[in-house]
Amino acid sequence: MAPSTVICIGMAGSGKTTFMQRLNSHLHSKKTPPYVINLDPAVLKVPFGANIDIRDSVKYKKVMEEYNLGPNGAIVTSLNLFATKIDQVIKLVEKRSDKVKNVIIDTPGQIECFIWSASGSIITEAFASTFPTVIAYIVDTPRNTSPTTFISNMLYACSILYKTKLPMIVVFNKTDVKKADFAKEWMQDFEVFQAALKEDQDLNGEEGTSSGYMSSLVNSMSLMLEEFYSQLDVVGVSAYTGEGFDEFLDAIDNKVEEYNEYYKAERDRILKKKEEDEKKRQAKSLDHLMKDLDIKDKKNKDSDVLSDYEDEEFDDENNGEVLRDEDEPEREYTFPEDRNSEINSKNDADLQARYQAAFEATAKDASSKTLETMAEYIRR
Ligand SMILES: Nc1nc2c(ncn2[C@@H]2O[C@H](COP(=O)(O)OP(=O)(O)OP(=O)(O)O)[C@@H](O)[C@H]2O)c(=O)[nH]1
Repeated sequence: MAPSTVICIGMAGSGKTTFMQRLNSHLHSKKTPPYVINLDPAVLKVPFGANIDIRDSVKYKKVMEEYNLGPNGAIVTSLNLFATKIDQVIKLVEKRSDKVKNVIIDTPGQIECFIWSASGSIITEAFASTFPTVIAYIVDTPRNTSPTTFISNMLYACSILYKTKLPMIVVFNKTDVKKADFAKEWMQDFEVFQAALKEDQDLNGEEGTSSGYMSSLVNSMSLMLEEFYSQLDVVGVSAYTGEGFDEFLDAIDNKVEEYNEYYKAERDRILKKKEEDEKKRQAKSLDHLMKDLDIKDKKNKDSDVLSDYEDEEFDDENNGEVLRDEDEPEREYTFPEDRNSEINSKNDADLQARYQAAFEATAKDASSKTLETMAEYIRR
């Protein structure tokens, strides 16, 4: 059976790395050691033994120096460089797929560097199209007790869910400091959340985070997020004490089932649609091309007809000489001698010389003398 992949995503300081460390040791204790991947190029120490570490192939500080980048730009560039090798990474994981039940991946704390970058999408897609893949969104519980902070964090999680189109588990970490019951309640009961929002507003007054416009915005957002909450599994854990990790493993199994039942079918449908759209696009452009060729053919035919006509009318027996209509009166030349210079090719050299002389005369002097010279030329 293909191993399930858990991609850990969370705001900086949410405890992702500590969570990964605990998850790793928890799975080891269950005798199902996971395959561990670190995708954070900027981390100084990885407290878990990573099977694949982005830092082995990309040196973050060198990327900063070489490409003259800031910290976030260097993270994105490092991920871009790593993404070019993602097929090799997938092959390495595939080789271990009969021995490993879980692949766990740590990502940079700067979420946007991973989620909203092309390389982040490539890496996520590569895993999601090969293995059942689940997102674990890690939340710092003690820092999310304010309804406004909580809803902002949930909004971010929501955007990640819709961006990745993968099943998601929201993991409230640090439950040793603050239990996650309040958050679970807020997610299940809109009225409880509203009451908390009102209480926060009363406590902090107009100066508070939930005042005025903000509180009405938070209210509307919480209503909108109800649909999002219904798609999630929520667990509370403590990366310090190990509390809640069995529940987290159950949530993974649940989401993997969901992935196989719904998300995989949905992904296959999207991929199939993409393929069909591409085929249609190709057929359409081929059609356009054929039409263009058809038009060109017709144009060619038209020009054939024209040249046939030309051939018949002018070239045939008259050797290109335009015949005068019999009814047309004899053309009279004002200066009969001019006719020689116009028609007789034997005077070509003479004509050339006269043009040359006229040109030189006019080129020398571009004043009214030019006109005189021209007049003289015509008179000659
Ligand atoms: N009390 C408590 N503290 C925790 C827990 N998990 C992590 N921490 C602390 O939270 C802080 C951040 O933890 P990290 O694991 O470094 O967080 P991170 O999300 O990986 O941070 P970045 O690497 O910046 O993205 C550290 O001081 C941890 O000791 C927990 O379960 N309980």
